[in-house]
Amino acid sequence: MNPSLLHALQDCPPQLAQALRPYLTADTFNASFSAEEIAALQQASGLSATDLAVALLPIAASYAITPLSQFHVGAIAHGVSGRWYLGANMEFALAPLQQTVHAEQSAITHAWMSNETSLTGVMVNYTPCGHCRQFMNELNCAQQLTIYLPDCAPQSLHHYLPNAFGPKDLGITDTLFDPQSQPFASHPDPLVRAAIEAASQSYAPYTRAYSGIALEINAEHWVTGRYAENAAFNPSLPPLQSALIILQLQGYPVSAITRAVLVEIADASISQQSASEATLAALGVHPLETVTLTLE
Ligand SMILES: O=c1ccn([C@H]2C[C@H](O)[C@@H](CO)O2)c(=O)[nH]1
Ligand SMILES: [Zn+2]
Repeated sequence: MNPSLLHALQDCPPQLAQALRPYLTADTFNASFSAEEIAALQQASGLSATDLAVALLPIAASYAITPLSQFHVGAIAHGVSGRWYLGANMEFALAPLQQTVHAEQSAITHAWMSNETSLTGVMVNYTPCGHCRQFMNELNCAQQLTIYLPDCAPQSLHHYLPNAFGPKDLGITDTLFDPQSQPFASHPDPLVRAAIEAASQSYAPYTRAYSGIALEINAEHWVTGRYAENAAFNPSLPPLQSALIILQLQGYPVSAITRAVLVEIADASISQQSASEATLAALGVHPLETVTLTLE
């Protein structure tokens, strides 16, 4: 178990810590809890679902990487399947601040990359910033989404983001978490195929510049990341950030990356290549392989 996770576990109420330990120490722990696991944790700890989620926030925040702020934010996205997905903020020394991942984006992307079809709520240990409120307004559940904060009554996203600007203002009916399947051709290299699969499922209704990333880990397996656009453009999550979220939540250091592949569309109106290369370089990862393809 990584030291910050162990530290967070030690700070949990004793009954919860005892019940959580077997999950957190399992090699297969992937920073999420199924509905059955949540029920078992509630039974063992005597906590309501909301109090359990509050108690798990420090576990989520223990995944934070904060070389710039040392400010640890933890979030939990509640999937419609009943599974809870942890997330934490991620900062990149030597890269522009725009590359930062917020905890809410991490938890939500974690659920999306795990093929959850929608969310019911998001819990965070600090009030969500404007950028995160806007990011959440892109979700297919934006009208029903509940925001949970410790010591605050649950409120709808629209309580936190009145008079919202969203996809409809740009004439887009698609929303984030709607199933996507862009018709990319296949490729002989399995890692490139993984990046193609991610690009195919990416969400880019504004530019149609679908893109995905695959990061090979220890030359054995990989994690992928999908691009997620936003109506307000800036809160869009690049595919590299999406993949780095999954890498971190699966417990791998950036040094475990042995190859990085970006797939994007040939002659698209925007490109992730230079920003992804720069962020990877700041992390000490070289080089980025870029494959550009046309849609079939
Ligand atoms: O809603 C918020 C606000 C801030 N942060 C992170 C971003 C950055 O890493 C640090 C300081 O802003 O906190 C979040 O994760 N979520
Ligand atoms: Zn935020």
